Amino acid sequence: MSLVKLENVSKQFMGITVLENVSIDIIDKEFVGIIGQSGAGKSTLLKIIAGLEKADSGCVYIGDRIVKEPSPEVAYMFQDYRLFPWLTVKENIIFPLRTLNLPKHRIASLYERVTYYMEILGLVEKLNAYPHELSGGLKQRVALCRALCTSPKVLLLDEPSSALDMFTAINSWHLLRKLFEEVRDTIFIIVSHNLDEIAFLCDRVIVLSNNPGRVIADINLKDLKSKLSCQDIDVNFIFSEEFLEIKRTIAYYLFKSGSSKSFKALNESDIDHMHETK
Ligand SMILES: Nc1ncnc2c1ncn2[C@@H]1O[C@H](COP(=O)(O)OP(=O)(O)OP(=O)(O)O)[C@@H](O)[C@H]1O
Repeated sequence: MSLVKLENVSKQFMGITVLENVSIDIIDKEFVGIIGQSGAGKSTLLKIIAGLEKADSGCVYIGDRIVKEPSPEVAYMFQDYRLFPWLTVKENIIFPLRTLNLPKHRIASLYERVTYYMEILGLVEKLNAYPHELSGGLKQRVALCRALCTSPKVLLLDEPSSALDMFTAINSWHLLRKLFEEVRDTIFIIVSHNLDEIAFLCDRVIVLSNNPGRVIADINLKDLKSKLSCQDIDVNFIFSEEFLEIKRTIAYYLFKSGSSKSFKALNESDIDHMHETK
């Protein structure tokens, strides 16, 4: 049974095809990355999964439900975080609980869970602060915690680290990966054009072509990453051979999809055979 399924999703804007027959099937809890050049349709795809944008044809399923509009099952973390400036960190984080009509015991259990995420993300000392008092990295953590507050089935991350410096971004990837291991039953889907970010975070990478956006590779990184324990995926991971190998593989498909005439990959056949998801 699929947890998230996209079936031949296509989308045009003003007569130009942005996405063409995009099909993706997620059957396990995975951290899925969608990478492609600027304009490939990554954000549009994410908005279609969230029900914020409608596909012209094709279908998106969350479990057996067809996505027709936004729902609490799918959380979306925007690039600019969209924190409410007039609310404290804690009020921002638990805001979604106020908007849902849930029984008290369910609210209590969600509250308990999100309190745990606040601890993992190092936010406990900052609960009474206001967004303008926070660094970019802390704002991102608050937005992340808020997105997970309702225990969604899917968390969509739109270029979460684009506003962060390299050092803060790497630390945030470590936290994000740790959170992913802790959160039960939530699929994380991230779009980015940052190769390092995708390589660090993801178990599976979908590469989109440009004009129109089509799936040109579906790369399984799980086997390679399963050899590493969760503790190994910390900041030191970026210095490892595995990290370089993952980046090289993704870059191969990304450049293959582009128009760079000077691109010439070494060991082409090795890469083709080793990593493509069947
Ligand atoms: N609401 C809209 N109306 C018209 N055109 C749009 C709309 N949203 C996106 N587009 C166009 O669709 C194309 C894909 O946009 P999208 O933002 O999905 O790409 P992207 O891969 O996320 O790019 P980037 O990495 O630069 O954010 C772009 O050419 C964009 O201008």
